[in-house]
Amino acid sequence: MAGPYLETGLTELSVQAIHGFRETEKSRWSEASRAILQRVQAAAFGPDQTLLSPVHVLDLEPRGYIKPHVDSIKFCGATIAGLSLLSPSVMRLVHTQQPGEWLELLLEPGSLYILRGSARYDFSHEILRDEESFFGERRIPRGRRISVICRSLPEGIGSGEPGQPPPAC
Ligand SMILES: O=C(O)CCC(=O)C(=O)O
Ligand SMILES: [Fe+2]
Repeated sequence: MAGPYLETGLTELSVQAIHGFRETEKSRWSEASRAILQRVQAAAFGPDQTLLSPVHVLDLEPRGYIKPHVDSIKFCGATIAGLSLLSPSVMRLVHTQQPGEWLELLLEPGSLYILRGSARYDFSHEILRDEESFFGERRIPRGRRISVICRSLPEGIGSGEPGQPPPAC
């Protein structure tokens, strides 16, 4: 089962964008995890933003990678915040209209990235496969990586779970 977050919102194409993975959508968290998710929420989202519930958890195997994509504007709002765990990895952002404009982020375990504004809409994002995993000259060997991804809802859409109180994240 793949989340409907990618550009097309079609499961088969989502599966093509992400290789070597499993994923889940999680709504029940321990108290300690909830405290962390609340810190993510406070850092990344404004008080006017409703978060998609449940939270997306992606488990990439060492050979797994994510091809360039822009998350679906149908299913995902203005902000995407990802907490990276276990292995470091490199996220590359490439401008969709001007491919010469790009940047790379080193995602250390325990780090949080926030895609919003131009980074959210005008740039694709990808996670480099092990063979290509360099940050500048520095080789970043890829192991198993888990990401916990919080997304805002597209504006004008209610909470992801009708009848539920707004999620922690
Ligand atoms: O694993 C990540 O941090 C990003 C995942 C992603 O781009 C997605 O699920 O749309
Ligand atoms: Fe994405």
